[in-house]
Amino acid sequence: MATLAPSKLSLSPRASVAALVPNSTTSISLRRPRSRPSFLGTALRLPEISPIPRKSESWHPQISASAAVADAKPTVLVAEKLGEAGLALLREFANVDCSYNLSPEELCSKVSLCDALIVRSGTKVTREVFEAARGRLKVVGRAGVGIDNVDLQAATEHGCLVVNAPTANTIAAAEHGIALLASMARNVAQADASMKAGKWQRNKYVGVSLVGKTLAVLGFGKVGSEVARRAKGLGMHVIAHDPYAPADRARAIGVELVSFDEAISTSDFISLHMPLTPTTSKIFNDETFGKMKKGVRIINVARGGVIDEDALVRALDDGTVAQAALDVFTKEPPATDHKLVQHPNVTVTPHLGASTMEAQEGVAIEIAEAVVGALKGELAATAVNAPMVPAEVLSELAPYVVLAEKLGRLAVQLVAGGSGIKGVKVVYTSARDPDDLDTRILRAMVTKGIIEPISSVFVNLVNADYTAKQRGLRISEERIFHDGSPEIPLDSIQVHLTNVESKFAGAISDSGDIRVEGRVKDGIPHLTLVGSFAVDVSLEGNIILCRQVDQPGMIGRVGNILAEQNVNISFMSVGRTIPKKQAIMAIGVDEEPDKEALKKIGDIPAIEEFVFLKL
Ligand SMILES: NC(=O)C1=CN([C@@H]2O[C@H](COP(=O)(O)OP(=O)(O)OC[C@H]3O[C@@H](n4cnc5c(N)ncnc54)[C@H](O)[C@@H]3O)[C@@H](O)[C@H]2O)C=CC1
Ligand SMILES: O=C(O)C(=O)COP(=O)(O)O
Repeated sequence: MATLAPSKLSLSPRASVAALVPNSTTSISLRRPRSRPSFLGTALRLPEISPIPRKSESWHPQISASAAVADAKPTVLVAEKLGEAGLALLREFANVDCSYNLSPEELCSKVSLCDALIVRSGTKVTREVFEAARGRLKVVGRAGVGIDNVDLQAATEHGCLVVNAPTANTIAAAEHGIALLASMARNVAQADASMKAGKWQRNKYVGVSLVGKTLAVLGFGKVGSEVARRAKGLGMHVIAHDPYAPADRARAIGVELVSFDEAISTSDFISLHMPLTPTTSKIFNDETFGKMKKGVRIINVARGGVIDEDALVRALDDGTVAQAALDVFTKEPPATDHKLVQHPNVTVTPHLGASTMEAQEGVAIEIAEAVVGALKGELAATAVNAPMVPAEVLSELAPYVVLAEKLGRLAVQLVAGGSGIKGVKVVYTSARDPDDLDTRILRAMVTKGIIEPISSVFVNLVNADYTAKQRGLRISEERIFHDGSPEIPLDSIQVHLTNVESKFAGAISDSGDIRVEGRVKDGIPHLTLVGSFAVDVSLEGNIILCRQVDQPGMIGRVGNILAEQNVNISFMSVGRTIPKKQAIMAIGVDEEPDKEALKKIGDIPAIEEFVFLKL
């Protein structure tokens, strides 16, 4: 293995560890969640990152069920309709105030009298809500998957736990996707409206058949895979694109994983099931609609924001897209005169994906259990912003915890589209005896770094191993003895992704894995190895990796392009294998360069490949 020392050009390293330490603010005592494996049993205390709440306002008072009587009962505000079974569970433990359709002002005035708040997607839980709660609100329960309506940062700053219910509505969402697929293909909604208007238009509403047609499922997670399974039953040929899904899970359902371009350009129907993330935001736009088969039909039960709605209107008007069926919108509810709502070739439903009796009962029970557990001081396995690290361990491991998450985050972004991740190996180099170094937190953080950027799942110390297993990720750990001081917990952490292709060939190690390595220097996590190239950049902001022919002037050329864009370089380092042959340049940047700047970097003749990575 060739790993040579980096030649370093250090510009402005900045400390950012405190800001990156996982969530929450005050002390919390955790108890084993019912029927879930737990490795938490200790009192946790995390550093305060905001003055609210004070220690005296302990955010998880130990309320035992027996003590929860009469006026000692906590109060739960249920702001959107919740299934009866969930309400019954809540009432056993708390006073329950069901107040629906509150205005933002009414919500703010009520919330200061409540210990918990339960919402679906229709209530915006903003910073103002947390401020108005004046420290009393201890938990927000989202009775569903997406938590885009909850200001997580504000919740964390105010010491408020957020929990969700990620599994109980999966089938309902998949069934709604299939309902939209079939009704769109047969013009059910349009024909129904026409008959109700007194017409009988048999020729106008001739549909298209599903059998033998190709359906592309984009996002092969919980909902997407259930849609695929059902579409197979309808005799459709199903392909899927999900850069992070294991190919064997797809194969087991009889679905081929393909690239994004292949999925959208070869299919007759496209069904969207990815989370809304910075990468998927408006991923369907003029350019991607332009690559689709003329007359394609699109179903969206994921999130409105994955589609550029104006571009979809254009694609419908010029016939690129024959029909669309939409359950979700960028802004909900959309304006009544919204062009997509009014479009004759679009079927719309008002975010009904999770709205079945069964799913709402399931979601209500799931969220009620999580909220009651949280009020009792337990940590729910579905906690979204839960503290992950015991204080005593955190004080020592804090920068390594950040390092582990960032290495996971970097590694997953180096995976080529279409190649699912199955094996993850984490290698710790340490002078400590294995019994003296508890790596569960680090493993959980690597898992968090790998999974969170690509899914709607939130990973914490409780659910990390479970979540990895659910997603078919096999995580192994290896320790290498380092002849150094045992005072320092770790010398380095390496994350290997095995049996995957990389979009950046330079990230592949001699053993064929995607490999990134980091170290903590002066308390700050650094990236120190990519593939077989030693580099040295602090892990903050964003990183551009370039593989190039090793020749003079490269740093200047790339630096100039970034300077023209006003992109500040925080750190730069060049690692070589053999002088004048190959080198990797790692450039830390504060801002995200635009596409044009990245293209200019890629166009420099000596640059063989490059990749932009968000931390
Ligand atoms: N309309 C409704 O009422 C409902 C909507 N949803 C939404 O459906 C979506 C999926 O939910 P789940 O299946 O539970 O989440 P999930 O996390 O199980 O699945 C999401 C999948 O998308 C994949 N993915 C991430 N980035 C991608 C990309 N760039 N291209 C293709 N695939 C990508 C992930 O690898 C993952 O496998 C979420 O946005 C959720 O909010 C969920 C339930 C009800
Ligand atoms: O669970 C989700 O992500 C959903 O989109 C369902 O939203 P809802 O609970 O029906 O408002």
